[in-house]
Amino acid sequence: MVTQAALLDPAVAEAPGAPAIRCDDVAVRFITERRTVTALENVSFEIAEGSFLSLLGPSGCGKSTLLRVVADLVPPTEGRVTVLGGSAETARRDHALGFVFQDAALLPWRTAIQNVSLPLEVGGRSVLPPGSPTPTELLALVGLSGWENAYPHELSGGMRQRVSIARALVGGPKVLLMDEPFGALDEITRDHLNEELRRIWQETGTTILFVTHSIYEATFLGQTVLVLAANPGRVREIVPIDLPADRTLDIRETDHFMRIAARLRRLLGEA
Ligand SMILES: Nc1ncnc2c1ncn2[C@@H]1O[C@H](COP(=O)(O)OP(=O)(O)OP(=O)(O)O)[C@@H](O)[C@H]1O
Repeated sequence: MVTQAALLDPAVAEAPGAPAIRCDDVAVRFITERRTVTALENVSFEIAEGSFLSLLGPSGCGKSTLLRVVADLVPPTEGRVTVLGGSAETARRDHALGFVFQDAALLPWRTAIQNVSLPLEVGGRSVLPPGSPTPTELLALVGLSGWENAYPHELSGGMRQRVSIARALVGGPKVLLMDEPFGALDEITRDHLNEELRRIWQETGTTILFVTHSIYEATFLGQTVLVLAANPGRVREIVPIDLPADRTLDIRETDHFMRIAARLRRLLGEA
């Protein structure tokens, strides 16, 4: 598949099949007045285009930092980050990245559709790229048809998070970076959105990097789980999830799922 970056950078066109995200020996150190924190050390991995990788690890192991490095919000102190065959900065400038945080962060004075349209107003993209879904279509994709004119205070927490996912998908980003997007939701809503997210991923073909603390969420969602160890944050193991592509939540009750979850729990215990 020719990436968006390949269309812009002739050097990239010579490398077909490049992974969507690649980190080579990435280290991030934060230097404050009182101390230096090594948030990440020697982190190397890659994610194929269109795939779904869950990033799992104990609190403080650098999951958000890694996402922010890929998003070009934090520069790596060492190593190299490649997104869609080019730099993270190029990917960000080309609007090839979508970001979803734990807090939906909607503007309370704007309706759902106006919140979804926001990136088109502030991102210098008054016109959508040809073929990319409209804000109305994106609200339908996340299951919110009929709620276009509702204000955030009229929506449940899960609905607000759906709006933020729709907003992140404006312009058809190739890569979606999700930082514990369902962490603040109740378990039933979270389960439901897990199923919905897999459907959205399959329908859009977006590459997803998904940060979570939850072993079950990481296993259910991902094709691969990258387990990070803490102090300093480093790759503990990259675990392929060999569950069927068509998954419903019932799969969590199977022996196979339980075995994978138990393995991840052991890895986390050693992390
Ligand atoms: N801007 C910053 N300045 C200084 N230290 C930072 C900064 N951002 C993160 N850190 C430190 O880097 C380490 C990793 O933080 P990070 O938020 O990436 O971890 P995390 O795995 O996402 O944590 P959690 O699961 O609790 O959200 C922590 O020790 C944190 O204190």
